[in-house]
Amino acid sequence: MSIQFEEPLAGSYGVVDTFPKDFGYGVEEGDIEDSPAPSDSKPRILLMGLRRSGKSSIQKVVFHKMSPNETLFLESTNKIYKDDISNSSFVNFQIWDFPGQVDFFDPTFDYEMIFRGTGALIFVIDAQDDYVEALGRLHLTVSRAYRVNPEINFEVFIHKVDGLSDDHKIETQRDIHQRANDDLADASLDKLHLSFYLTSIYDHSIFEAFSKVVQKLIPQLPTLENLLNIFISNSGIEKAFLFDVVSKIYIATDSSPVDMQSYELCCDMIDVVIDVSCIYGLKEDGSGSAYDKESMAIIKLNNTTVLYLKEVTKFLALVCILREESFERKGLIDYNFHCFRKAIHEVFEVGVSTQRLCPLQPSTPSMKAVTHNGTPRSTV
Ligand SMILES: Nc1nc2c(ncn2[C@@H]2O[C@H](COP(=O)(O)OP(=O)(O)OP(=O)(O)O)[C@@H](O)[C@H]2O)c(=O)[nH]1
Repeated sequence: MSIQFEEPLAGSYGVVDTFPKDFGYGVEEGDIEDSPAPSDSKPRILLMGLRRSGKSSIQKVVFHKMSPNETLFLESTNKIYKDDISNSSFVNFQIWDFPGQVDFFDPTFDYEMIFRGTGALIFVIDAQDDYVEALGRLHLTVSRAYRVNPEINFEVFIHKVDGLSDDHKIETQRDIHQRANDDLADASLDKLHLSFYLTSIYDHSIFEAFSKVVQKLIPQLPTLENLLNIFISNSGIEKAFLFDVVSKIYIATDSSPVDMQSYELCCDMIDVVIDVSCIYGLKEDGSGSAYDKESMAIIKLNNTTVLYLKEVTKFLALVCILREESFERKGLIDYNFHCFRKAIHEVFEVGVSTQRLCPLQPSTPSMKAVTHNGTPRSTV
């Protein structure tokens, strides 16, 4: 396997974690954002579910690079924990982690306000436990939320499936799906749609599921997919993902089916690039950034596959999988990438200017008007 870096490799050595916990991207000139929206007006992704179902672990593993084993020592959440990840990630949302036992009848719990500004509600069910109580709670939660805000995407994570056999996983998913939808039908809530995912923090399934949740909240998704399709078909590339580097969730991919192995391979590539960059890419005094405009890498595997990574924006990277013979036309790929990058910047610049014209109403954030951290804003 050979790794080729375009970045100058400075000679400073150091020990890094498998992934630095809070690696900074550094602010480049022209990247200075408008003062951020008041944090409470940012659309939310809520994490709800019974106690010990794994909510905090999901949030820590996906957005804070905690290793799954460390989650064993997490303490129970006692109050709503708001995590604003928009400074380090493309995902310009707040993640709200709820304590297990939210009491809808508690007058101090203003659930109407909470659900009104919510983009997605993730309900986590522990698949290794008896899930009858969780299903009751799921029904109560989603039916309340739906009445306040029918625009919410309802996502159910059937979690901790690492402990189940393949057959057992399918059976559990079928059973939970059936019972949850029966409960909704009994309550005449047939229009309320639940999406189900099998997840675990011990593999990439949690990142895949989170990717799909986030993608539904990105208004520019069809344009991004279209651009990726055009890019790969003109460059002889088999698969391309647009990654949020810090969380390793993919915010878009081309329209060919995603297989888990390709996704894992691309995630591993991001880890390798950031790790090597942290060791060799920073300045001697430790300043600089592990990921910047110059970041790019090519990894040739021993099975004639090539992995190709390039910086797209401050938060996003394109990671592609292609055959060695297609890589002979590297000049063409580089040129097409240049056009692709330009187009992505334009997509998000339009998003930013649209939002300037129609600013979010803090009391009723609209998901359609959400902007993302995709692009360095042009100087006004
Ligand atoms: N096997 C397995 N265990 C998990 C997984 N995710 C979380 N856990 C474990 O589940 C336990 C509870 O996780 P937490 O993240 O604290 O659960 P929580 O839902 O935030 O709990 P509260 O704060 O009490 O509401 C921890 O010991 C985690 O290590 C998973 O995917 N698989």
